[in-house]
Amino acid sequence: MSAQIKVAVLGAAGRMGAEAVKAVSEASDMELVASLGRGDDLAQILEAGATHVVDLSVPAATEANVRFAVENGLHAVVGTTGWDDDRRAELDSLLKGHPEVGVLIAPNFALGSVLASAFAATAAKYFESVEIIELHHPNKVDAPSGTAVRTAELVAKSREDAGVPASPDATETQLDGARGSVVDGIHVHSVRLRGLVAHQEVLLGGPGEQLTLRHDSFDRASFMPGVLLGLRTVACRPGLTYGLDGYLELGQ
Ligand SMILES: NC(=O)C1=CN([C@@H]2O[C@H](COP(=O)(O)OP(=O)(O)OC[C@H]3O[C@@H](n4cnc5c(N)ncnc54)[C@H](OP(=O)(O)O)[C@@H]3O)[C@@H](O)[C@H]2O)C=CC1
Ligand SMILES: O=C(O)C1=N[C@H](C(=O)O)C[C@H](O)C1
Repeated sequence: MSAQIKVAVLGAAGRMGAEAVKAVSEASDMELVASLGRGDDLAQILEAGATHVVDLSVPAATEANVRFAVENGLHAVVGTTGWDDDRRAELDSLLKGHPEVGVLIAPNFALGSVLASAFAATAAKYFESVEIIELHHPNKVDAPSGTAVRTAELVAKSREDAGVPASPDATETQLDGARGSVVDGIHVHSVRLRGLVAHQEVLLGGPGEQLTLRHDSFDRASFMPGVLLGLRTVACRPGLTYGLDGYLELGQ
């Protein structure tokens, strides 16, 4: 029998952290050895004998948490947002000094969301126009969502590789923000609405037609298969993986 995966959850009292604590506790190949929140001493992770860390904290804390894990030889599965290009580059160079450590940064753990983003990237080169609408609960602290940023990056790369020009847009005057934010040339619109959990639509438009790719997370349970997949895989994938699609066979 292979060894148990010994997991420390950071941000354990949060909406996602609490769900991860439950999922890890119920997984027969894992042992929850530590649950930490704001202000807790990270040394507890080592004292508890963790082999893996799951970070579901806040953008302001995630970088220090992951650095601590890597410097101590622990694999990390990260769902927290805020990992822009600069932060990922710094982490990448830190990992060069710890070649046995794996880190997964997953903007979205829901398998349906990962698939929807991949489908959008595949479709985007065939349509003249593309825009993204992400819709979330009003307690979310960041906009646009990490998922929308990642989707825009994938869509933009696919269109660039295929030589597709920017989406047409004749706007000459606008109120600030009317056209949303722009990520790699793709317009992203953020909705915050009571009752929502996490949702996204990619709108693709061509002459006389529209394709809409929509994904809905109605419950945070939707993220847990991806968290567990990440924990089971990360030790076999040294270095930094950005996006759960890196662990899936999507046939791109
Ligand atoms: N990848 C994915 O699939 C998903 C990612 N997310 C992302 O995960 C993150 C957490 O989301 P959510 O659970 O909704 O947010 P919450 O605000 O509910 O939870 C965050 C938790 O982290 C705690 N925290 C704050 N500072 C630290 C610290 N230094 N170390 C450890 N814990 C800390 C907070 O404590 P306190 O309340 O005291 O501040 C809080 O309990 C967000 O970035 C979100 O975008 C969310 C859903 C899915
Ligand atoms: O804060 C959330 O809730 C979510 N955050 C992640 C994001 O920013 O994309 C993942 C999911 O959308 C839920």
